[in-house]
Amino acid sequence: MAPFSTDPVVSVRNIEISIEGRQLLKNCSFDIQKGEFVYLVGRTGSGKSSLLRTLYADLTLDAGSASVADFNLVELKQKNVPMLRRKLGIVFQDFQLFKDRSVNENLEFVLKATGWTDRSKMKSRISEVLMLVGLAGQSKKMPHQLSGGEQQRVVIARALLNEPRILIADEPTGNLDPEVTEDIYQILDKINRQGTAILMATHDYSMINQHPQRVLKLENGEIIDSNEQEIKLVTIF
Ligand SMILES: Nc1ncnc2c1ncn2[C@@H]1O[C@H](COP(=O)(O)OP(=O)(O)OP(=O)(O)O)[C@@H](O)[C@H]1O
Repeated sequence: MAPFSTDPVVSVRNIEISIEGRQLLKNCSFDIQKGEFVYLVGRTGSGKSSLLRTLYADLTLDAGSASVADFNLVELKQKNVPMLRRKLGIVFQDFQLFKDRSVNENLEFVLKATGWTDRSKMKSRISEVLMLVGLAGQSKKMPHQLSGGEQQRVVIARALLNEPRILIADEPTGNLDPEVTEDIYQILDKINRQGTAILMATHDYSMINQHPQRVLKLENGEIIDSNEQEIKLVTIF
């Protein structure tokens, strides 16, 4: 694939997903283009996390086809899953930092695990991502010395280390107060403007109303796309 591919970062066609034999999603089709910002909404239990897990190959498809960052998910072998995940940045609601390691050590761990060896390159990449999330100079701190919002920013920095084509975020602001939520949105927006696509599951309709972007909504096991029809964001849960 050419390095400057114009193919969608995510392309999903007629997929079906089930959990423990119960069908969650059917006939779902959508594309996400390079540099798009997309919200994923739907009631609790509608399948948002499951759809995201499918995209990073943590859940298999029952039917249909999907490609993510030029990986065909139907044909993807287990041994190649780490290669796919290197092209994605994944951010969850609960921070999942190593609590007994500094910010620098948390980030260095990921670089080493993904094949980086040159110390000075690692150091400069860590500085770059911390700068991007507004935490320059904080690399020696331990997670408990940071606020919840700052910890989430470290998680975002960690997700950016390998220059992902898309950041997949599952309720990244779920535990944060409105002011901190706004800060996180602004960081995601900045990352997006630099060319990384963003797919973010959220229940935060006030954020969506304040910062309108394309919305994918899961409803009754199917997907509604704001590019194709108007989506009313009224009922939250
Ligand atoms: N590991 C699992 N084992 C059994 N059932 C599961 C599992 N994970 C999810 N489910 C069920 O699948 C359905 C979809 O869950 P999912 O987490 O994808 O929904 P969601 O839209 O992300 O919900 P929320 O908004 O609460 O995060 C739910 O009914 C949930 O209980």
